[in-house]
Amino acid sequence: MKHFEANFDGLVGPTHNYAGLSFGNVASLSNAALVSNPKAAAKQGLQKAKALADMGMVQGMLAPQERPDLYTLRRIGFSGSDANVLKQAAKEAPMLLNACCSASSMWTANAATVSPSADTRDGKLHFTPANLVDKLHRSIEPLTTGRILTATFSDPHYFHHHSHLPEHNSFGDEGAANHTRLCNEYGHAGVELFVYGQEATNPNTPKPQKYPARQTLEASMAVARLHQLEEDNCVFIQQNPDVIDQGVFHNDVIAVGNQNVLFYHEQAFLNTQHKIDEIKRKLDTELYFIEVPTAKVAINDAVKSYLFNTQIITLPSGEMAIIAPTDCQENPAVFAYLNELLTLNTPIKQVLYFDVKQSMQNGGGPACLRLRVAMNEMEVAAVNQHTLMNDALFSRLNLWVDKHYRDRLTTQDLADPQLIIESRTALDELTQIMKLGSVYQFQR
Ligand SMILES: NCCC[C@H](NC(=O)CCC(=O)O)C(=O)O
Repeated sequence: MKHFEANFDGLVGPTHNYAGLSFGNVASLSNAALVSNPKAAAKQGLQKAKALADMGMVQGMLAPQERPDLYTLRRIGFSGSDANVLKQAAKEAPMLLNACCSASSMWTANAATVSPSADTRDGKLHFTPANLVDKLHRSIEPLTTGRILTATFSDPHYFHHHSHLPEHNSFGDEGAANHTRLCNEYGHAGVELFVYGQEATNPNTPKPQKYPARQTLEASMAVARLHQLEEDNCVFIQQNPDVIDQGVFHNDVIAVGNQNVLFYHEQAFLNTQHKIDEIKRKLDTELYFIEVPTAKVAINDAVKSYLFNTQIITLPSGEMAIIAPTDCQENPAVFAYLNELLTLNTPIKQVLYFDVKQSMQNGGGPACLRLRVAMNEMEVAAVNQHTLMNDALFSRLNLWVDKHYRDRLTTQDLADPQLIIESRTALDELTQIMKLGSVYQFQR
């Protein structure tokens, strides 16, 4: 049977904006109040997804969430007509309004943690939506995320969906952004690397001083238990708290893996050598550990360019390619490193650059925009086929974006009640295009 690693990219929602909501995420804070272009953002994402499909990769799309989230605004006491809820919130608590309008579900690396059937005891593919409790605007995603994932991976014979973890800091869970899987072939049992920022229930362990550690060891272990993984298939690694304090808010800003390759910065982890030894002990295959030294790429350059928020993909030819943001070309040290990497005799043979600047300006690179799902051909056949990228879906979604999206949005515009109508009209049509059923609250 054939095995693939599919990527499911987040379709950027109609309210994409820059609100400075993510403390600890340098781009989000420094680009706060910039004017966004939701139409361009959605199209940049679609271009990248289509390019991967054209390379012969299995590529899907995950629908965005309903924003403005009027239900949360009502839950915290704003009332009256929908227009009045927005107006009141804009006047009394603009940051809460912003939090309820973010298109942050576009970063599907944070949608869930996924364990392929080759790793799990019941032989099913497991999904746990991330609770994202560290950030208010993201903590309102998991319920709808679960519905969208279930509508996309709908066949219970193959797919096992869990609820998100308890909504408490002890279980801070950021999904696949803090999870990587190493393996020989995608269909063989692999080793799942769970990278956490702190151990919440043990105050004597290292943690960052300045910025939050969003992922806890407790959450990572809970997901491993839920997904029925064997201890021999898991490695728990602590992220270096010093780099979290320099803006590395998720592990996928400093490390990325694919099959037998782990590409990471020298300063990414604590106890690096010890953990590499554990991986080697648990995974009996030829492994490539590509460690990037600080002398070649400083943390600051890695954070600005998103060198590690790249996708490493295995092309149908068997060679690996890196999907990088154009920001990596623009950073001299990073560009030089990527060119050198191609001469290093690793499986990575090409680097392809994509303009995803609308997302980058909020701290989301190519890897943040996708959820990886390693699947066999029967599982691919069991996916909702209307979510899979091809020529028809690409042109349909581009037309849909042209019809419904604005090309300019400021945080002031978020109080405009017209945005509710635009957004709901667009999403209602999208659920028909992607045959998702009534995943949104306004449809229920
Ligand atoms: N994996 C990348 C996630 C980026 C995301 N940014 C944001 O939510 C920024 C939103 C804003 O500031 O408007 C985050 O930090 O979780």
